[in-house]
Amino acid sequence: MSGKILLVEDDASIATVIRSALEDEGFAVDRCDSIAARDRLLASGKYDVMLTDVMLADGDGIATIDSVRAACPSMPLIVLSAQNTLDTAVRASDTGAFEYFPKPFDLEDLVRAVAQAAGSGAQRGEEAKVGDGLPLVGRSQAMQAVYRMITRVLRNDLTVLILGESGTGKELVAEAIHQLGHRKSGPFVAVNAAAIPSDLIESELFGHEKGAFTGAIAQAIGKFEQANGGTLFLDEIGDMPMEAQTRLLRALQSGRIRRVGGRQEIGVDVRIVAATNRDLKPMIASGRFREDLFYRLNVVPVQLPPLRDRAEDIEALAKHFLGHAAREGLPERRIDRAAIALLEQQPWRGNVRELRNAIYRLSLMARDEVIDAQTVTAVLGEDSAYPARPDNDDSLRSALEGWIAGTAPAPGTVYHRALAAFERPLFEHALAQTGGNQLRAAKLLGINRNTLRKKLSDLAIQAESFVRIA
Ligand SMILES: Nc1ncnc2c1ncn2[C@@H]1O[C@H](COP(=O)(O)OP(=O)(O)OP(=O)(O)O)[C@@H](O)[C@H]1O
Repeated sequence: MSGKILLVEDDASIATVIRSALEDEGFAVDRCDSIAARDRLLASGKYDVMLTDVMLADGDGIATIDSVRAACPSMPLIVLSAQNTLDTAVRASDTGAFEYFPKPFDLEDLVRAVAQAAGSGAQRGEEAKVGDGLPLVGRSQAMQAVYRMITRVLRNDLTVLILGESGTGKELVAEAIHQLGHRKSGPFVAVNAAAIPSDLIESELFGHEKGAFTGAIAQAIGKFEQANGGTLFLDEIGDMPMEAQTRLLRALQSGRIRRVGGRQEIGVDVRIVAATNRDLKPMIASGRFREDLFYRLNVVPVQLPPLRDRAEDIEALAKHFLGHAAREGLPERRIDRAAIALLEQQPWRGNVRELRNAIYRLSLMARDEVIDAQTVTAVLGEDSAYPARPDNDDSLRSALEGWIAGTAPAPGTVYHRALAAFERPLFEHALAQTGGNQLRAAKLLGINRNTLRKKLSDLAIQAESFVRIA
């Protein structure tokens, strides 16, 4: 492999390692450690690829990329960064970077990317400018992989399938793909397949003509048409009934839809982002999810890691949600290291959503300005985020009496403990009664289906475990 590489890196030891790996592959490497030196070298020589760090002694390596582009418009760029935020990943991709490598990175991957870039000899096309508001928090390795995937789909319309447990941020990722991508001036329309009764889902997606079915008193535009020119987010795709799956597949294949009861086919221009917290493979095997639809949707899979696998993100998330809570009028609080350590040990079965709710609860209930470990223990319970569940009326009564009398380990938490102790068996009974059918359970309880879904997620109740096998 041959080619001339410019390495802009102010950390001497990282630079040495990269230089020797590239030289082993036959590349010639010039290295500098500042923007000024970079611009001087580019003015005097020609390079096949430039590798650049972001934080340099005299400025931001990618904020100043315009001068590089002006000097060498077609030179591929590889961005290396220790600032592992979505912001950096997006800014890197915005420069038209060939690749973005969050530090620490795998040296072999980097060498491979340099070889590819040297071979490609061309940069990517004009890039869209990025809007502000980058909502995803967390710099763990697992989130880095997510950010890199996001940056890869911003300038195309490839279908994205976001996979991950409830509360891991699937909807947020879908919104980020829309807001940061080239369709951001178009609409973002979300449909939750689990929240719509199965007999209405087709009309919801495709619209209907007047008189198409009982209750169709006027013509209605469906979500596909509403999303025209923008992004359609199909949430809980695993909950979509078979018939709707078939129509969805047809719409995706043809780029055209037909309103329920309508004759005319209407062309639609939508980018599809789908999400599910279910494992679709066994559903395909048992005939509950169409395999061909799965392959249509699974063009770019984005796997969101559960929070328990990225405990290193908890501190940043906790501080982020404390800020949110304060902006929403809750008392302004800080949190100390010991409290964070306790949060890092929780199982977070409801993932980021559960953490967010816990932080709100903590800001509300903490007595002092700083949330400490004692407050966390008191508010979240000693063993788990949720209090033990009383089995029957008597134990509920005696638990309540104990809490009110202040014999429980956490006085000052009675209301929340009681509420959780009451809600959990209530939802479990309702699900048991309806064989795990969330829609029927919500109707039975007289609450909105989405409210039930969020509650189940917060309390980490698996509706599937109540499904009765016929
Ligand atoms: N990385 C993150 N940074 C900041 N906030 C996050 C992050 N991930 C999730 N959240 C927040 O957590 C909550 C739950 O996220 P979201 O609704 O996107 O999850 P979900 O995976 O779509 O859940 P469900 O499958 O239950 O619909 C939201 O308030 C969201 O803003």
